[in-house]
Amino acid sequence: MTRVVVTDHAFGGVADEAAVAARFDAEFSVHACRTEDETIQAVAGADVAFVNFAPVTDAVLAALAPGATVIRYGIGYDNVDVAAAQARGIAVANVPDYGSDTVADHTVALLLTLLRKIPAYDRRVRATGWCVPRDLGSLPGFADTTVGLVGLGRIGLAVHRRLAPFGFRVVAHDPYAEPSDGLTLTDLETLLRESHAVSLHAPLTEETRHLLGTAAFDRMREGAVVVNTSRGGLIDHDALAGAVRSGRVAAAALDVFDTEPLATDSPLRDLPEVLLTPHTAFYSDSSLAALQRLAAEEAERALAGKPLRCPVTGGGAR
Ligand SMILES: NC(=O)c1ccc[n+]([C@@H]2O[C@H](COP(=O)([O-])OP(=O)(O)OC[C@H]3O[C@@H](n4cnc5c(N)ncnc54)[C@H](O)[C@@H]3O)[C@@H](O)[C@H]2O)c1
Ligand SMILES: O=C(O)[C@H](O)COP(=O)(O)O
Repeated sequence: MTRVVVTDHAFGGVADEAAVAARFDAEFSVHACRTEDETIQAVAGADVAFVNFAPVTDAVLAALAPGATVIRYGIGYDNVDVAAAQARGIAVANVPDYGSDTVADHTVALLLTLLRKIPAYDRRVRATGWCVPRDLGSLPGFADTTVGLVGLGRIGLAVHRRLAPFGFRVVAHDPYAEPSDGLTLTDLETLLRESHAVSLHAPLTEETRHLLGTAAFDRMREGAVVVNTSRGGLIDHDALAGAVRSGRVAAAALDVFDTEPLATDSPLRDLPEVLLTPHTAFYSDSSLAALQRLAAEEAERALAGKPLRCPVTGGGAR
């Protein structure tokens, strides 16, 4: 019998996915896997596996039915061993276009909040009743502020389009992108040196892991702010905590972490200068609906033996 499995999800329900399974008379089950062992058990003999953050290792792939399809609920597929899937003849697809605008909205909300020092003013008013603006140091206007975008794909470009009307100078670093939208592409060193705010929009790959660590923070402009809505692994969080404590980084806003949920002993929990959101940049009513609909449509293609819309072959995203 055909088998369709959801290994894990953080959504309200899985009606679209269940409807596709029903159309193919497939057995349908929904799990809450977090570990490799749980995932192996859940996907045993499955023809289609919808995967959110469960690890898809070679051992998990080996448990699927021959010729199965793995569909990542989302854009980044760093939790899927794509090379091993290819070697086993297992197809992998992601959903690259369900919610770039929503992620960009969340990113810009975080960036503007930090650049206007709103959390710092809020803390000061709560603690002392007031403060004169200069107590919190210099505050350049947006027209005198440079924002550096690392990664200029769908989300990086959507962030740029939102920032442009505010008058920011925006620079970007992306070794694989062409200049577009009138943006200046630069090397990482220059971006770190010149930016008042650095925002990360690259996939998690071997190349980008700990892209921002002690050496990078040391090269950044004193008092810069950092926003990360890509993947937690792009930042060395111990190094970030050190840079915030020393004041080199004035503040940060993070939506993603190397361990999710955030570890109880994470140094980030104790730093008021670091805003934390729970991997929610992707979430709006419309983006979630699109994510599940597009993932279910991909499953329909897989079960019907049709070419996938968004097969992935490696590299972290796209
Ligand atoms: N927080 C969330 O809810 C959320 C939601 C969606 C996506 N994401 C993350 O955002 C990432 C970006 O999404 P996207 O849709 O813009 O992907 P995308 O593939 O359209 O763009 C990623 C860009 O990063 C670039 N890149 C690759 N390696 C790089 C490097 N070493 N330095 C700089 N740039 C590099 C690529 O060339 C590409 O242009 C995803 O990989 C995913 O991990 C997070
Ligand atoms: O649950 C999620 O966070 C969504 O699937 C987003 O995944 P993405 O960050 O890879 O798009």
